[in-house]
Amino acid sequence: MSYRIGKTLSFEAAHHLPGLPEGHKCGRSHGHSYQVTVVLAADDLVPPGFVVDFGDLSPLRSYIDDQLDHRNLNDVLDIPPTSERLARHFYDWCVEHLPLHDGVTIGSVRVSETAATFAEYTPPVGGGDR
Ligand SMILES: Nc1nc2c(c(=O)[nH]1)N=C([C@H](O)[C@H](O)COP(=O)(O)OP(=O)(O)OP(=O)(O)O)CN2
Ligand SMILES: [Zn+2]
Repeated sequence: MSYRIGKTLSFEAAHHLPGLPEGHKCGRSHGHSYQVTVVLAADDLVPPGFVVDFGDLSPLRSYIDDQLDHRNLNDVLDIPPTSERLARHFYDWCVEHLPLHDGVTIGSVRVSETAATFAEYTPPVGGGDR
């Protein structure tokens, strides 16, 4: 794909990670200022020169605000809320819910819990459904 654009959305949430060794700090409830970066790709632009309008990501903003922001992710998601699994969760959500025109693919989704860390999901080549 010739063009790639990205938008970062932020939210605050609590979580704990199950299955860690006894005493691991991330087994205890704590919170993060999450950042979710969605990258969209296309070979061609639509007028006036967009991959997509950044505003077209507003359904994801609404989902995050309504379902995840200031909540405990362990309560509202059915996955262990690691950064890696959250990145895949947001990728799947975008595939299902974002109204993208033909030729636009979701290149990757990156999730950061802190300024120093991230996890990224990129669909396998030829294996993505967008
Ligand atoms: N591969 C992953 N490792 C860890 C994840 C994760 O999602 N993927 N998550 C955590 C915890 O959520 C933890 O809150 C963050 O861990 P860490 O960066 O180690 O914690 P700090 O911000 O306190 O970093 P320090 O360098 O220790 O100050 C753990 N691991
Ligand atoms: Zn954490």
